[in-house]
Amino acid sequence: MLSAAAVMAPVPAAPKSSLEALLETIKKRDERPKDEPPALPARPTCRGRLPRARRSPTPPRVHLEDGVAEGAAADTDEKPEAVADTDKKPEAVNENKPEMEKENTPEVKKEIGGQEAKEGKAVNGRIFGAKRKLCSVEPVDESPYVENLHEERKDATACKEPPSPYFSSARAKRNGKPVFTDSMDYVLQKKLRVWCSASDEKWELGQIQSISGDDVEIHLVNGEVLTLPSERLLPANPDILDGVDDLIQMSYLNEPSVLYNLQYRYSRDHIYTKAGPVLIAINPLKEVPLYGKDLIRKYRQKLTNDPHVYAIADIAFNEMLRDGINQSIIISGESGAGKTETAKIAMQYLAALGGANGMESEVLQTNVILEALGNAKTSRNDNSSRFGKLIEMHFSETGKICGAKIQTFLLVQSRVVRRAPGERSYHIFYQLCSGASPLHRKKLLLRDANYYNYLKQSACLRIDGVDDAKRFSSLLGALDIVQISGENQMELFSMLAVVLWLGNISFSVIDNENHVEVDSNEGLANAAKLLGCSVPQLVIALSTRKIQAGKENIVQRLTLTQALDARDALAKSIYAHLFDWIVEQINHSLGTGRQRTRRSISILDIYGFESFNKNGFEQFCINYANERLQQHFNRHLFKLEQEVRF
Ligand SMILES: Nc1ncnc2c1ncn2[C@@H]1O[C@H](COP(=O)(O)OP(=O)(O)OP(=O)(O)O)[C@@H](O)[C@H]1O
Repeated sequence: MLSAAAVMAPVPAAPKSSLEALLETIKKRDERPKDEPPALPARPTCRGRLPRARRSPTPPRVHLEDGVAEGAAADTDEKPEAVADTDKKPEAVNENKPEMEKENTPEVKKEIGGQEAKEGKAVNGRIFGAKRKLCSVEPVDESPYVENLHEERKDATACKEPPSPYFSSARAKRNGKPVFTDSMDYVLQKKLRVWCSASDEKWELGQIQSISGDDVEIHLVNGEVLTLPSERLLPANPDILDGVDDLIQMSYLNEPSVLYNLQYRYSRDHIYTKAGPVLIAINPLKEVPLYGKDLIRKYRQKLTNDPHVYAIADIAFNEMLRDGINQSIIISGESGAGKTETAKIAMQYLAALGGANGMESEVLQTNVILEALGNAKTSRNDNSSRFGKLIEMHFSETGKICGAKIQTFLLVQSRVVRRAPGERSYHIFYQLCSGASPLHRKKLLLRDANYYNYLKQSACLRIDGVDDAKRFSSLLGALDIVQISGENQMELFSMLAVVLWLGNISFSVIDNENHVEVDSNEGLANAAKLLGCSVPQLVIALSTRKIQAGKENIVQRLTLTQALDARDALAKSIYAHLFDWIVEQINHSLGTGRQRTRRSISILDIYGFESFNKNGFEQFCINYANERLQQHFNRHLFKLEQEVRF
């Protein structure tokens, strides 16, 4: 299965971007009435701008004459289409895009619908499963559009590029000539390539051989012959369009065509594909030669136009500098799709562009720290982010990085104390246990990872191909670069050791009401020592609760379940505060030189959609956050497209 992450092209924003506003809304959702979903932030009043490459001065095929758009004239006098020369290179065929755009205008849709209605036919969209009615037309040797092409070519104001027959949609009957109700009918008539849904899950590519009534005989590429009703078919693109680097160049944007194109490119290590202003990145799950200084230089100098995260980051950087407007890059996709890697690649590009004073390496090293504390092995991803983050990189007027800020969201705390078998807790615990120096081990009273209940319970202490000790030494280097003092580093590690020892504290039931006392063991002694409290103080905290009754304080013993919950809650709370504290330290360090320059690029990377065998409240929150993000994404993108188009 391919996992893909979508990177939304940079979105210019007001000083406080709509993305930030969205995230704030999500953060504040608890303050709202419970039955009312938080509203999405209003779209900025200033119109969004597409990346420069996507802007065109006037919509294609719109020629203003005496104040009347030619496109509008098509309402009454339909312009004929032409047959594309199938020998043409993909680029040539792709130049037919304006025709497709024309077809998609409301006017043309209205016209199509109107004609169909007049003829008493159902308006067939390109939706799979819609029952199609074949037109009873005589076989034609040539597309009926050919004749019209000649007429059209005579017209000096007409579009210079002949449109593709593959865009054909419902057409009016003209001069008694046969017409096609939709593009699928054209494909059937011309016996072109089609996608067949033979089984429910798989699409097969084939060539139409013959049609009998509603049944179509297709020769599949694997040699099989199938006979299927026409509604189980979807039009396939001509093979000259195989592997186009922008999906909008395709004639048919149906599911199998999109998947086929992505797979075609992926099998050639082209993991990036554009879909208009969105970049689709498919996780290669291996090293691919797509990164590095040489490529950064090529994208910087515009020597290549291939889809890439570098290109997205480059657009953001240029637009930010040129317009002095903050930019946002949203990365979205299911867990394991490659969002965090994509975010890091974008940051590396920006750091290469804006680096000069060492701030760039500080910014990049924050990833090492945050991944150690906030990432873990799950069943879907060996390095799964268990928190959301928004990294704001600030630049000076000359484009040099002058600071950064990290915001984090909803760290999954339960993982510290419990997780599914085969998964791990946060990387840092295993890194500390295997990488700490003998001196550190002594000071922190550390043992190996398999000694701690919190770590060994899920029966997974290692990740294939990952050296935790080596990662720990990288972590120490990153903490130094981000200027976390040696003293603070020791505080961090001793609190981590507290969490581990807390998990080894056990309880014994002392009466028939299930009340407990804390076992006096190594876990209790070491946790108290590292916390800096006495053993009796920790015992009271873990096994009793205080209730105020009138003016009196009553101390009650906890039951076994309550005591275990109290212990786990303390461990989770310490870890969550530690995480927030380290983010605060990082922000303090990166804040030097951060000014209100109105030149920043924010990169959003949150945990992706996930669905396990057993899902908890955290999955609910994660998936809800993703739904909201997707909603924002769709709303912003489609609205933007509409605004630009009309
Ligand atoms: N561009 C890439 N090149 C090579 N390997 C990659 C690339 N992108 C992702 N990977 C591999 O896939 C793994 C998972 O990617 P990543 O952690 O970025 O997923 P994610 O979408 O952030 O997942 P989650 O939502 O669980 O955090 C990485 O650890 C890495 O091994």
